[in-house]
Amino acid sequence: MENQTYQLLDGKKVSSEIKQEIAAEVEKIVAAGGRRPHLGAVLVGHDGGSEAYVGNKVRTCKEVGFESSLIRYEDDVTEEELLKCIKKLNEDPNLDGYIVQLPLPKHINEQKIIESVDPSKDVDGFNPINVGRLSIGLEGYVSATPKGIVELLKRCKIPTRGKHCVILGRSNIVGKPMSMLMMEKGEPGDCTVTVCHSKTQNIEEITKTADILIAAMGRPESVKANMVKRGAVVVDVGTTMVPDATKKSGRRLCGDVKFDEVAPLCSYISPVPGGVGPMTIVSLMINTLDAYKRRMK
Ligand SMILES: Nc1nc2c(c(=O)[nH]1)N[C@@H](CN(C=O)c1ccc(C(=O)N[C@@H](CCC(=O)O)C(=O)O)cc1)CN2
Ligand SMILES: [Mg+2]
Repeated sequence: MENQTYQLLDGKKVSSEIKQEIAAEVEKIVAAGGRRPHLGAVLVGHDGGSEAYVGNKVRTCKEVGFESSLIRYEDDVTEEELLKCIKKLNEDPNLDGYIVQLPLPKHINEQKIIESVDPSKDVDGFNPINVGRLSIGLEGYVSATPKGIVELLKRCKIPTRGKHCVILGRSNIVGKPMSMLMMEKGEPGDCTVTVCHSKTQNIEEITKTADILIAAMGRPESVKANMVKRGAVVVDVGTTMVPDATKKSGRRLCGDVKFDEVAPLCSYISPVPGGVGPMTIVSLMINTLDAYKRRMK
């Protein structure tokens, strides 16, 4: 059978359109005498990936006209110090929202930190209050990666009603909230959702029936052509650094999907980089603007 021509779910392009929209809105607010939305970011240690992601968040704030504050701690910061910082951020009247970049060092209880973030400033949507609100369809902050994927599907006009959406991965940050969003009433949503994970048996029999396949298990290039139905929409959430001797840096970013063999089967597929990643960053900006508006009400 002939190969299908696929279209890219171009997160870079879509996110740049959204950034322009946000920037225009901020300029209107400022022109009318309002203050700028303000995002805080807490970064612990010097992990290369976390440094890059937080750097990107701070840079994007500048691009859209937000104020940003970066609070840095060394790897050996105590949980008590971090909780003190969170208390200060929760009480800061000039801060609309903030994130604590994950992962945190092993000696810090990540869940305790997440639960200490005031839900009204939790623009990462990780606090159980926001997760609970999402699960029953109430307004709140939705984790940036799944929110970004939904926005990407919406802006690329992907029909979702009645479709079978298979999600690979059950993480609190992506898999679980993604499943809730895709089964939510109205499009993008109204899907029949299946969540697969490391203990799922005969996984390819399930993924083969997916109209929309979302790969978020953090296993580089593990989704192969034999797992994908012809005409499927494939969203690749993976961002693992793998060794690559042909690159100057000696490594490259790798998605969860074996792009070259899967793409010809797809109607739409998101690339890595340039797919879900940029949508994650811009969704954090959308959440921050929402936090600002709620604070100003
Ligand atoms: N507090 C949080 N911690 C973490 C989150 C989060 O949403 N909040 N998610 C991930 C990391 N992450 C954002 O923090 C993130 C990952 C990847 C990208 C991204 O833009 N990827 C680019 C490529 C970047 C590169 O070349 O290195 C892409 O896919 O095009 C953005 C954000 C874990 N921690
Ligand atoms: Mg952890």
